[in-house]
Amino acid sequence: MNIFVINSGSSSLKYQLFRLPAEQPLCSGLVERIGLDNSVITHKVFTADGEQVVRRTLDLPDHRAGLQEVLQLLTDAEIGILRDPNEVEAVGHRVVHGGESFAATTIITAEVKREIKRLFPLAPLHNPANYLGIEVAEQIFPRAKQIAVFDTAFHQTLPEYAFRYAVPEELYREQGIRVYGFHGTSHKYVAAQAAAYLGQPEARLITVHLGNGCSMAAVRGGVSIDTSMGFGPLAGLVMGTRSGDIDPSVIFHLIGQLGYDVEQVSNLLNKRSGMLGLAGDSDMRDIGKALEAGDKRAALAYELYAYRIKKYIGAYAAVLNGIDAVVFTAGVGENDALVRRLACHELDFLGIQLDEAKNNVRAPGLREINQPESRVKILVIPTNEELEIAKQCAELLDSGT
Ligand SMILES: Nc1ncnc2c1ncn2[C@@H]1O[C@H](COP(=O)(O)OP(=O)(O)O)[C@@H](O)[C@H]1O
Ligand SMILES: CC(=O)OP(=O)(O)O
Ligand SMILES: [Mg+2]
Repeated sequence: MNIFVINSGSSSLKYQLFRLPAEQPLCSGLVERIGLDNSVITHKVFTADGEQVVRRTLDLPDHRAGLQEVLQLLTDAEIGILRDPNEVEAVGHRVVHGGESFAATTIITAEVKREIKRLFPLAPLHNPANYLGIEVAEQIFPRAKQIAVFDTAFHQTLPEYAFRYAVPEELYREQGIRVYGFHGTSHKYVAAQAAAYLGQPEARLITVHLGNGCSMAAVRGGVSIDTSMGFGPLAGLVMGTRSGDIDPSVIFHLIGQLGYDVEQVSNLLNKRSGMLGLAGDSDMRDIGKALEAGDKRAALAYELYAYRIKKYIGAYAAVLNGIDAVVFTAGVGENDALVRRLACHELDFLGIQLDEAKNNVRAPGLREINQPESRVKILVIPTNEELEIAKQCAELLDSGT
């Protein structure tokens, strides 16, 4: 069956078309700068002879226009893969916040959409864009089953002492105020890859997802037992534009003493903090260049970013009572050797010993970057949230639900 996967962000949209059960990617793409001038679509078609890349620059006022253009590419006379949209049996959507309602992959109904909408305030950068992706896909692929795969689902296994906050109980019971955790699809995917590589289904793993958003998870036997993001995708690690952990007193000070309103605080901590706040850029490649040019702010930002990861490694080593592997993944985790080196620095007491030379080698696929004598494996594993979503959609459809 053909499954089209959409990972819809506020101004971008990633997609992939898979044929299952072969897990064969037929094409993938990225639509950037939606709603701005000169939107760009980069569309890759995978064939037996390699890949063909098509890049189009055009004005796409909204996600609907973006997906229409993608559909045109999918059904194009020359490079198209489909004759018509009805050849897509299911559309899998990454939905970031599923609250406590969704512990598993779910067929999207009007009720599911209402729930995704109800959760907008909890994931303001993500759920509205995910919702829009669903609405547009319903029109473009009217015969396909629309399926939601939630970032939060994998973390629904956290024990209560890990997911509750120490606030009055009714805030949890009546308002759902608790840790949810995010990037679950990615943590689940790389944890499964790592356990298979180690040949240890019960492996104690620390998975470190470093993309635009960043989070870590403690995983034992394929089950998430703790994670660094919380009620929304703002807690924990330092991110591109998000602060990560911050003392709530700062928020009272911003509001009480400095005259911020709630909207301004949210904007500050979600969009103007993290690496952007520390170093003036949110993209790690730009900060890397600044660092090479001797920029002191970039150097501090790198140290702070890596220090936070290191602290969570220590915490999760305790939570797991030992570690079999630390796994780095996503844009920064897969590509930035300096972040990995700083994060693993002086952790030999835990049995974590990075091999500098292996860490600096760029190679595709899963690779091991620890010294041979390191008790803990350090792995770089490319994430593939889209494939994991497609697989979960196929499982759901095969189960006849
Ligand atoms: N070669 C690289 N070196 C360092 N950082 C990289 C590299 N390639 C991508 N990144 C970083 O990865 C981040 C984006 O990661 P990604 O997983 O694509 O995020 P998202 O899915 O959240 O958009 C950006 O900060 C980008 O700079
Ligand atoms: C949940 C989250 O932070 O997602 P992203 O990394 O795609 O922003
Ligand atoms: Mg991502």
